[in-house]
Amino acid sequence: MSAGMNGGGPGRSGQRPGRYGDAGRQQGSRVQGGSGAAGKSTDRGTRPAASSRAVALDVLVRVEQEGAYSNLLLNSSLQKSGLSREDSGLATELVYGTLSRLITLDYVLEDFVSKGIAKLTPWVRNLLRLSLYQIMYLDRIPPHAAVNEAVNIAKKRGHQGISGMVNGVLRSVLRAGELPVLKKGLSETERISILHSHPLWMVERWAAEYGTQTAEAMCAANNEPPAVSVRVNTTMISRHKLLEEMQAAGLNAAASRLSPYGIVVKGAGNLALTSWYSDGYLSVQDESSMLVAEAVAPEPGMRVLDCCAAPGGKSAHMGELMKDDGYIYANDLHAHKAKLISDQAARLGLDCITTGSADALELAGKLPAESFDRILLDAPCSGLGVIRRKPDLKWRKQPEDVDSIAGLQAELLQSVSRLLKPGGVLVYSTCTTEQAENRAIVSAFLKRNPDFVPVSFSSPVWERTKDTALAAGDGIQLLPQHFGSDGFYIARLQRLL
Ligand SMILES: C[S@@+](CC[C@H](N)C(=O)[O-])C[C@H]1O[C@@H](n2cnc3c(N)ncnc32)[C@H](O)[C@@H]1O
Repeated sequence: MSAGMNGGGPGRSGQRPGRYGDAGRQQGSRVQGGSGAAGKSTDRGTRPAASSRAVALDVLVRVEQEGAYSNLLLNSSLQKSGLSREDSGLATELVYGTLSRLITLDYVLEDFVSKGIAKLTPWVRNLLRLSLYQIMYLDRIPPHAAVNEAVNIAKKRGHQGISGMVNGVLRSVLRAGELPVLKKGLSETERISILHSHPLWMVERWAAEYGTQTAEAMCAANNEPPAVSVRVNTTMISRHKLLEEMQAAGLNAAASRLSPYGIVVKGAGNLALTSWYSDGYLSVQDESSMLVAEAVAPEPGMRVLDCCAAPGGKSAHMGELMKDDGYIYANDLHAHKAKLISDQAARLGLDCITTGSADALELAGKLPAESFDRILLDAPCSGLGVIRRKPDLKWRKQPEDVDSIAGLQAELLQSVSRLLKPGGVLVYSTCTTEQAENRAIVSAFLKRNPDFVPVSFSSPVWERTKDTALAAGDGIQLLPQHFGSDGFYIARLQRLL
């Protein structure tokens, strides 16, 4: 049975935009550096780009063999490579795309490599994966070009036998037509796992929690290109005005449906390289993340605690909502991350943020009890809501990670809650889809603390999202397919007077 017969599978039909092909610099009236026109998509087409593939191959091998983080390694490799913007875009796409589709690619290759892919030398295995990725998922690269490039790399790195084998395998793949061909007798969750390249345990977990159909939609959404959105610094400029400026500069920019502070920008490259960014008019932030500060609803003059604040996106947003009037204590466990927060605050012209570095479990012993009007616990979590941006999470995370982080989350929530004034509001949020880290934490907390009540569903955030997002216990769960944003959980709790 082919993917096409399953509907919506990863065949070669239809034009797919490059996933990360526009990740480089770009040019516009307010954009610094780079050479492409604002919003212009890359046209890597049929140009030979062997060096992009060589860079991508090296990164893939080291991610597999050394456990290197793909984003860090790719960034440093691209800096050293001297590749053009377009070739860097292709290398980026090959790395993230191949990592993201690993299960599907290996499933296909197993049928064509007689000794099995596990026995191949790492660079040969990864060369086959990245070449198959191009054949199956990149419509703009002609299949024969992907094969020729692979054979050239194999000739350079290995002997005649290896390049012959690579050529033979990839040409057999080309002759096979629509892929993957799924074996008979697979369960629904196995089918989803192979087709959408997610570990079986994840699919099973999501199917048990949300149902099979929703689990499949989550996996499919995780394979979509992540949207680029920015949060407007409303202490400096209105969303309407910034939107006008962006459109006048030729960007494909539209108001976010999800957040009144957000703008979604397509094909504009890295907006942190623009002068809008350096002038403090905007911050790059996912649309779901923007809902969190809005749920906290801090008002000018208030005292606010952000317990796990680095790199400072939500602290800064709260400062903007408070019109820089009041006090935000932005704490993070790691001292070196305090600078990330203070740099953001300085760039955005926010003086109300003070940084600190402590284990949030110890804050209750260090700060006066019941001294904050608002508390945000944006807790460390398994991060399974942000797989689109970090595909290696699929392979790095294990089911045990969810349970072990849940223990810390429960302790953190209990501990920091003592710092909230009666009548104050505490928001618990995570960027995960796992209810063991979300609903379960909040419901156990509410059971143990009768002086707290849930008020999530009276928030404007819920009013705006309720037709699409899920109510998860006492909080709100956004899944990646709901708005094309990150998966997020937000619970708003009030301490009784
Ligand atoms: C989800 S991130 C926070 C993101 C941040 N709120 C933002 O919007 O930019 C979680 C943060 O918790 C921090 N962290 C982890 N364990 C902590 C602890 N025990 N106490 C304080 N911070 C902790 C991590 O260093 C990490 O920066």
